[in-house]
Amino acid sequence: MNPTTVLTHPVTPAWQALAAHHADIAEAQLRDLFKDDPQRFERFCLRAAGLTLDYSKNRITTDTVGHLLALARERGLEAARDAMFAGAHINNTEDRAVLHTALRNPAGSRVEVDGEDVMPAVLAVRKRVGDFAEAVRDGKWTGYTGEAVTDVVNIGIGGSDLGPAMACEALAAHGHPRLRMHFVSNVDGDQLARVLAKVVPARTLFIIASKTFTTIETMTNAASARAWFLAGGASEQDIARHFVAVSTNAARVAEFGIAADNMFGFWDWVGGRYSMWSAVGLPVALYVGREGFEAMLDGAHAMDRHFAEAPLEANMPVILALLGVWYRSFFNAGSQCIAPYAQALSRMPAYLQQLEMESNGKSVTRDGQPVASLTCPVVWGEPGTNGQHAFFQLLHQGTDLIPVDFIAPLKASHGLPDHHRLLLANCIAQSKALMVGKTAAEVRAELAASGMDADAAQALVPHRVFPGNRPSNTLLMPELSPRTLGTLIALYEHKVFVQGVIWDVNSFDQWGVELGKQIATRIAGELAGGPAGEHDASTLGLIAMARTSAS
Ligand SMILES: O=P(O)(O)OC[C@H]1O[C@H](O)[C@H](O)[C@@H](O)[C@@H]1O
Repeated sequence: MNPTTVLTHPVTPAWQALAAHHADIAEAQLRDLFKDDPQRFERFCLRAAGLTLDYSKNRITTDTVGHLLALARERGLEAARDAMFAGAHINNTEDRAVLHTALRNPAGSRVEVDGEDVMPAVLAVRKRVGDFAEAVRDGKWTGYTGEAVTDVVNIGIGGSDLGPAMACEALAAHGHPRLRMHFVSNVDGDQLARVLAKVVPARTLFIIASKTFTTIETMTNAASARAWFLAGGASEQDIARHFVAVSTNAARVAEFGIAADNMFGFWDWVGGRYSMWSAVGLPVALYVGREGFEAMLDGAHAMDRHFAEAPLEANMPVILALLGVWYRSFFNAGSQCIAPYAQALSRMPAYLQQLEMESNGKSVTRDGQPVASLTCPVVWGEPGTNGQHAFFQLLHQGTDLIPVDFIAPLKASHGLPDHHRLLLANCIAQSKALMVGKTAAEVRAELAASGMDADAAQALVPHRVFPGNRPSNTLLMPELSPRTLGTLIALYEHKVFVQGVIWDVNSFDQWGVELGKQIATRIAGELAGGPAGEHDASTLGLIAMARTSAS
């Protein structure tokens, strides 16, 4: 699709009704909507699985929600959701089921993929992950010199990195005091070198996590880590105590030299960016223990049940998704800001970037036709309050409409209550400021009260006006724990699913990452001294410079 193409809405009754409704209320002011309806908070607030979603500061009325729900029904959302949970091959371009939800099912449930119940295998791997994590934590699993493990290095990228990296950072308050967790993803040797400089071979456990076990970054880092380990005085037999693998590809794992006993498997019906609930979550299990890891799965399962069972109008992932569609497809909002008011959630925006943008960053429908509406916005963000002193200027006074998700735990996980009060105050203040803004009359009154000369004040007014009417959601959880983290992440997973259904894209493939990989493989050969390939002038010029600097 030409990026400048202006998309028309699909010509269906619900899309058209929404477009007409949008024209009616696009100028409505949130300030007025709140003034007119004292019940607005209760009306647009949902509680599910321990989370609270206040979506009252959105540019919506009850009619908007009605139209959006009609769109969801028109798109067959309920049937699509049920098909996912039932193990249908909804990933049509790869002919696969999509069953990350099965990974958090409790024992006793049954989920069939192609006639086979997957739960026995899921529970068996979950048990092995828990057993291994407990052995390492207890110091029963030792390195080759008999010392307990102090450092865990997860080598993986994308879905084999972002989930466990985000979760270990989020759950540091629950982490084992002896274990330091490290994550190496980039093929830039700088990252691996920095980690290796901090750890010693005899006390380090490497997890090589790769669904395919072919990803060039991970294989390169894994090979260098193994060479470093052997160069430190250990022998080939010692590798078994220091290298474990998480993968769906047993043959490649064996080829790399990791024994079957040290491999934790998963399945092709678990997408990489949906895999932190599988053995890919091994770093989380090591850090917070079997109980903590299982609490995270339970929290996600509670959101699964809510998503599967709650009526659409009271369904948190559905409402969150529809609000996103409202801004993206009707207000043309190009980005979505994620502002966790929790430093521990600092990796959550990066995690959601993969989850949302790799899932719904598509421009053809499930059957290969050009989409008729804008799809996934750019997802970005930073923890509050840091963002306030950096990019919030643009959120308040820039030319774009950028919806914000504020996310905050009500209780702190540290012993500094004054800090937490200030943090929450800022979180609440920002959503209010974005919503109410500040009018010219208010600015004038404020400047007059400060004693400023009227002419000088008048010149400043436009600069100090806040347009307001800028929408946000506020998501509150009682505290940041393994359970609430699981619930929160599952909420976003299902939000992405719902948006995929509305936009009619396959949220579970990622063909868009392949072209760059193919070209990089060719260019890597050329940089290594192979014959020059056929390229455009820019690419040739850059290759020549890279060759010169490498030689
Ligand atoms: O787990 P792996 O097979 O190594 O894949 C790692 C990542 O790389 C791929 O290119 C995909 O874009 C991601 O979805 C995936 O999570």
